[in-house]
Amino acid sequence: MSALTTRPSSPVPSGASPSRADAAPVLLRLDRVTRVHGTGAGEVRALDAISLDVGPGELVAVMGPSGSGKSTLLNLAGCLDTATDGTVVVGGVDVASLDARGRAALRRRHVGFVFQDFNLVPALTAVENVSLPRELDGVPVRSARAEATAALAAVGLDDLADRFPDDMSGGQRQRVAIARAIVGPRRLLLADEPTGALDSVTGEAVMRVLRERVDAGAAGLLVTHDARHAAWADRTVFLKDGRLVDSTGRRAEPADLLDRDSASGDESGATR
Ligand SMILES: Nc1ncnc2c1ncn2[C@@H]1O[C@H](COP(=O)(O)OP(=O)(O)OP(=O)(O)O)[C@@H](O)[C@H]1O
Repeated sequence: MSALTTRPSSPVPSGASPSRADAAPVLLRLDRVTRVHGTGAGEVRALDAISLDVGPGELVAVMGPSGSGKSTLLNLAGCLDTATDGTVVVGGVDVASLDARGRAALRRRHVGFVFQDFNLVPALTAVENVSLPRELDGVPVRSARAEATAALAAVGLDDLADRFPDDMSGGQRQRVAIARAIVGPRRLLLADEPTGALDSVTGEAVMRVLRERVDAGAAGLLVTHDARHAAWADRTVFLKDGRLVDSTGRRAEPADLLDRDSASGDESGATR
């Protein structure tokens, strides 16, 4: 495990509470991952030797300016893209060992995405939206619906299962999107500005749901520009020009990575 993943004040591996330390496999591991986009003069080193582990029960916030590599990081973690160099392990599987079909299967099995704009299908009810990825995965409709109902209950929306997205508030739609991300066995949650389209009160409520899912055993990677939302994470990593840096912009050394207590979000007054 990379030393970068160890919390400065913690005697146990990254993200694991002492009680969970022994049982906590890493759901996402990036080991010296580099991603170069383009070729020749147009070459961009979007990520440069990034190492990061995220385990069950751990929510990691990713912050950084536009173009610093946040989306590239999420795409690699979500098996939508492959590294130029280094190793990406999702759910214990080295992504480089898989072809496109294998990566898609790994993604469906392990990864749930939560996007800023929800990406719900308007013609489908909440429960149909949530069960759709499982049905596409070959799970029988009855089982997929049962899983979807459980996922909706987990985000407090079981009473709105038959409602269409257009008849829901923004926060309710985003909770459906979270339910869709966690339905079935998937436990790696990748969220890209999931509260961006929401007012602050609703955004906080969505963060609380994300946090609860992580506390229930998922691993989460949250891209955000908002320190109040980063304060919900166990730790925050900062990207700059494709590199992990500390909050002052220096290249991160292990002791520089911030845990939740010292992250800037704590100064924002955000509460859990
Ligand atoms: N497909 C691509 N081809 C060429 N360059 C790319 C490609 N995708 C990303 N880049 C470049 O890689 C760098 C990192 O981009 P990325 O989208 O990961 O940043 P980001 O931090 O997510 O930015 P934003 O906050 O604006 O979404 C940028 O310089 C970007 O222009």
